[in-house]
Amino acid sequence: MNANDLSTKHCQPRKGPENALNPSQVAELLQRLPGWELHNDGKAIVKDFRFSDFHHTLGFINAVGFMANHEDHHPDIEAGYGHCQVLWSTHDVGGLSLNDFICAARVEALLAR
Ligand SMILES: C[C@H](O)[C@H](O)[C@H]1CNC2=NC(N)=NC(=O)C2=N1
Repeated sequence: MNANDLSTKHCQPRKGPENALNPSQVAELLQRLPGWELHNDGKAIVKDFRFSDFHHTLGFINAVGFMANHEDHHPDIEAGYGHCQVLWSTHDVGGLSLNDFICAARVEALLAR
């Protein structure tokens, strides 16, 4: 399965530590998502996106936000004039779940052309 296949999946309610991915599952999923890195002791994945101006940055934030609401899975976002950092972690499992990788792949799909 590549990032493309992940981006066609939908998030599901995942709660409790039994839904946290183990390090080898995380490593395998991360391989499919170029530019995404582990953060916060492996409890999150993060990527910084660059844009030509605030206009494009804000458009990206809105697209990510719409997708996140649709999936009921929400990122931490930090942004400035021409950049936006997106961080995924599943609060309900206390670390990374498949939902984080589905949403990261869905972010990539937003930018694919
Ligand atoms: C009830 C609802 O599905 C949950 O509270 C969702 C909402 N969005 C979420 N977003 C993230 N990033 N982690 C969660 O655990 C989470 N839980």
